[in-house]
Formats: sequence, structure tokens, C-alpha cells
Amino acid sequence: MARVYLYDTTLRDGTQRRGLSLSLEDKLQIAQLLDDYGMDFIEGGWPASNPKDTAFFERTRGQFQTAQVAAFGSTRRKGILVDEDASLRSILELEVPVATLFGKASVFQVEQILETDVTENLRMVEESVRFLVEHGVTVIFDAEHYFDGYRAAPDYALAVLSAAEAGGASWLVLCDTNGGGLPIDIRNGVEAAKTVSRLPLGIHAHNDAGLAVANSLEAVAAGATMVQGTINGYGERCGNANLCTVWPNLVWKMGFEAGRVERLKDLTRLSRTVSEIANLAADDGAPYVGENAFAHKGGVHAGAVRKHPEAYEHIDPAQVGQTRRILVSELSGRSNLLYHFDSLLNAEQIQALVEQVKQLEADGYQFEDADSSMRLMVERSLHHVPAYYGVDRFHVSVTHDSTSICEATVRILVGGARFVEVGEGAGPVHALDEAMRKALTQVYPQVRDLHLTDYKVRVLNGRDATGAAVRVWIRSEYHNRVIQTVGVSRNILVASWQALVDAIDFLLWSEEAPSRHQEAVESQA
Ligand SMILES: CC(=O)SCCNC(=O)CCNC(=O)[C@H](O)C(C)(C)COP(=O)(O)OP(=O)(O)OC[C@H]1O[C@@H](n2cnc3c(N)ncnc32)[C@H](O)[C@@H]1OP(=O)(O)O
Ligand SMILES: CC(=O)C(=O)O
Repeated sequence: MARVYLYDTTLRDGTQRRGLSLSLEDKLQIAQLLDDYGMDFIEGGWPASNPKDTAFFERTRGQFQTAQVAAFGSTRRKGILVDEDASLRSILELEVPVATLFGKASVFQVEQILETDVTENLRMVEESVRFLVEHGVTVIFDAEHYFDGYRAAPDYALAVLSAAEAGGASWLVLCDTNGGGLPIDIRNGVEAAKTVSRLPLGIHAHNDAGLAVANSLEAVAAGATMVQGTINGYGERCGNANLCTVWPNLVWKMGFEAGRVERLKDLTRLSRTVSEIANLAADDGAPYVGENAFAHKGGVHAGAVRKHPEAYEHIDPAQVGQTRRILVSELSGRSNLLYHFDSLLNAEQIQALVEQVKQLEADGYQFEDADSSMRLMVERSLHHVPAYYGVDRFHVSVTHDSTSICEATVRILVGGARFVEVGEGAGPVHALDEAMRKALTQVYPQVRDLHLTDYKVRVLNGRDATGAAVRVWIRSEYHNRVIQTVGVSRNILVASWQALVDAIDFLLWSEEAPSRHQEAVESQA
């Protein structure tokens, strides 16, 4: 099986994304993961750029099993001797085994941006590569702006590749630096490069036209054997080719060997861990690894997937560490509900539930991410959920002068006993949550370990301004389990209260029999 080399530049080009900044420890943690997943090259940064990038190379020397660490840098500055160039010297001082040098492959870039002449640029490329190679460094040459340069002046773009080869480069990487190329441009550029060099070729594609992944795959189809990209497609402007998409496509759709193939089954974890470390929200819509990648909402889809998952799934979700989700919403038919409640409800009850869900969603509820409320609704309709407690009344007050004080009082009945408790909080919902917790933990100590971890409010009818109905969605965690609930009312406190009570009831109900919780979790998965 032919091999395609994976070259990860999350730690260099990835950090050129707006809003992404990694500490040295973050970089080391990500690099360790990349090595574990079998990346062939990890571009650690540009040593001449900042002390953090320099430290990265010092800390990773000899650390990795599979990956070779590459230092990034430019060709020498114009008009100086190669050994006077600070960037090249800093690469040598770090004693890295691999360096990736970028040089201009476009007449426009040379004349207008470097403000030098095309002959001097060819010398800069060849001399810089040779300088490192003669000092024992393997050089990957990134031909910056190659595709734009090739379109405007093909002979010059190809002459730049030849200069790098003459200097001793081991790889020629063709860059769609502005990210505007189409797959046909990429194919033409790769085929032209093959006419002047027998060196292995790579592709470095940006995503400005939304084609970085397609362009990378097209380059491989045309003969490139290295793909440069980043985890989650992070990168300058619209990003780089997303390796979480490129990699499985190379292996499963194109039949290449790439990375540590057995680790693809944990691809989702790689993507999410890197987004956690980067402190960026995961992209729900990402292919393969996004939260929605195997979530089926439309009734027609759910119906087909129950029969044959491949009807609406291009691969088995387990291949990338995902699970299938069948969502319940106003777009559901019987199949969505049967997927979750087949063993609980008969055909008539399922039909009634479909109609109830559609009506409730028309009233503002949204169940696709409130699976615990959904489950409770069904279990309550079957009288499976006892009245664990009764709420006599609750009262919330907000006093605002120099600071805000929120206080809530709840009166709760459990059996014959009455509990009155006061909670204080940063806001009224927090205070209510505290008061409920104080009262209920006296009888149900497990409530102490239920933590509210996310809270969202959505105004349902903006035209009614502050009188509009609102939907409150709450995410709670109990040990490692997630409980998601929803409430709707014209009063934000009442909506919050409904969602809060659902979270507590769901916990108590699912805790009654441990197997029941497992069953509930599985049916929500
Ligand atoms: C396509 C890419 O993504 S390339 C990578 C881009 N990444 C970054 O720029 C992040 C790290 N960069 C840095 O920390 C800084 O830019 C540094 C330290 C590298 C350089 O800083 P400075 O010396 O202040 O230069 P500056 O940032 O203004 O960059 C422009 C200089 O780079 C030179 N340059 C750009 N490309 C090349 C090249 N391929 N070969 C040689 N010189 C180049 C330009 O000629 C210009 O030099 P001049 O000021 O003498 O005209
Ligand atoms: C080298 C590089 O990052 C580019 O051409 O986009």
C-alpha cells in the first residue's frame, strides 16, 4: 500500500489563527498526542520568532517515537550572506534533524513583497537550503505561493523548485498560500512540478475558498506523497487543510497508508483534546469528528438508519470513536421515538408522543439536546416517576444597591415532613438552586453531587420584548454523567425552575436502580 506522509503544522501555522495562542506546555502536550497518533512530522514553530518556539525544540529533542520535529524558517534575507542570517543560524543552533524553509515561488511576491529581483531569490533559495543540508539538516522546501506563481509565470515557479533541489532539499512542498486555488489548479501545478523534479512532493493548502481538504486530496491523487495540515483545520485566516478530515479520507476513501491507522478509531478524541487545549469551542459540523457528524434529526433519516445505518452514514461512527445519535424534535416521525422507546411504548403511545413533541416544540421546547427531560416526559406518562417531593412554594428576591444580593426561599414537602430553606447566589437561579439543594439533600444526599455546568436562555418571540416567552436549557453533571433538561415559560425563573426540577427528578429516578440509569444513558446516546 502506498504511503502518504502526514505533516502537522498545528503548532506553527495553526497558531497563526486569530484567537489561538498556545503556551509551551500546551504545545508539548499537543506534540505528544500527535506523535501518539503517528504523525510523521511535527512542525514545532519558527525558532527565530519567539523564545517559546525555541524552548519547544530544546524540550522535545529525542522525545518522540514516530514523529520527526521540524523547525520552520524562511530563506535568507536578500543581500546578505547565508551564514549572516539570524533565522537560519538559530535553526542550526537548535540541532534539529529537520527544517522546513519557505521561499517565494512567485514573481509578484519576489518583486513586490521581497522587493528584490528574481535571480537573487533563486540564490536565496538554493544557498539557504544548501547551508542547512551541509550542516546535516534534512530540508523540506515549502514553495510559498507556488500555485499563484505558477499560473502567472510557470517557468519561474518551476525554477524555484529546481533551485531548492539543487541546494539539496529532500522534499518540495507546493503551497496554496492564499487558499484560492481550485482542484484543477492544484492538479496542473503538481503535474508540472513532476516534469522538473523527481523529489517527493507535498501539498500545503489553505482554506480561503473552502477547498483545503479537497485540494490536498487532489494533490495526492496527482502524485504528492506528503500532506501538510493542522488538527481541526486551525490556521492563518480561514485555516489550513484539516488533518482530521484529510487523514481518514486518505486511508479509507483512497486506500493509502498514513499515520498510525489503528489510532483513527480515537480521532474524535484527538480533535476534542486539541480544541480543549486550544481553548476553542469544538466545531459541531466538522466532518468525522463533529458532534453532528452522526446525529440524525429528520424522521425519514431516522427511519432508514434504524433499518440500515449506511443509508445515511458514510462510515460506521465507531471507526472514528463516535456514537450514533437519533434526535427527537418537531421533525421526528415514529422512527426517532421508536429508536429510544421501542421497549417502553406501544405503537399508539409512540404516535401520541410524536404529536406531543411536535406541539411542545411549537410552544418553544426543544428536545434534541434535552434528552433527560424527554425521557422523564415518557416515564412520567407511564407513571414510572414517583412524586419524590412536593414544592409548596418558592420565592426569589433580588436586592440591588452597590452590590446585588439574590435570595431564594423554598418550601418543600417530602412524605409528611416540611423543609424550608434559604439559598443565596450570584443570580436568582443560582440562589434557587442553592435553596433546593439545601432542602433536598436532607432526604436525598445524592443531590449534593449534582452540579449545574451550563445554562442557556433563548428568547422565543423577540417581538414581545421583555414579556416574551423564554426557553431555558440546563446542563448538569452528576459524577461523570450528563443530564440535560429544558423549561419554557414567559417567566425566566419559572422556566429555569422547570429545567432545574427536571434535572433533580431525572437524577433521583435514574439513581433508584443503577441499571435504569445505564439504560437511560444508552437510549440517549
Ligand atoms: C506563509 C507563511 O505563513 S510564512 C510564516 C508566517 N509566520 C509568521 O510571520 C510568524 C512568525 N514571524 C515573526 O515572528 C516575525 O515576522 C519574524 C521574527 C520572523 C521576522 O520579523 P521582522 O524581521 O520584524 O520582519 P517582518 O515580520 O516585518 O517580516 C517581513 C520581512 O520578512 C522577509 N521575508 C518574507 N518572506 C521571506 C522569505 N521567503 N525569505 C526571506 N525573507 C522573507 C521580508 O522581505 C521582510 O523583510 P524586510 O523587512 O527586510 O523587507
Ligand atoms: C508555508 C506556508 O505556511 C504557506 O505557504 O502558507
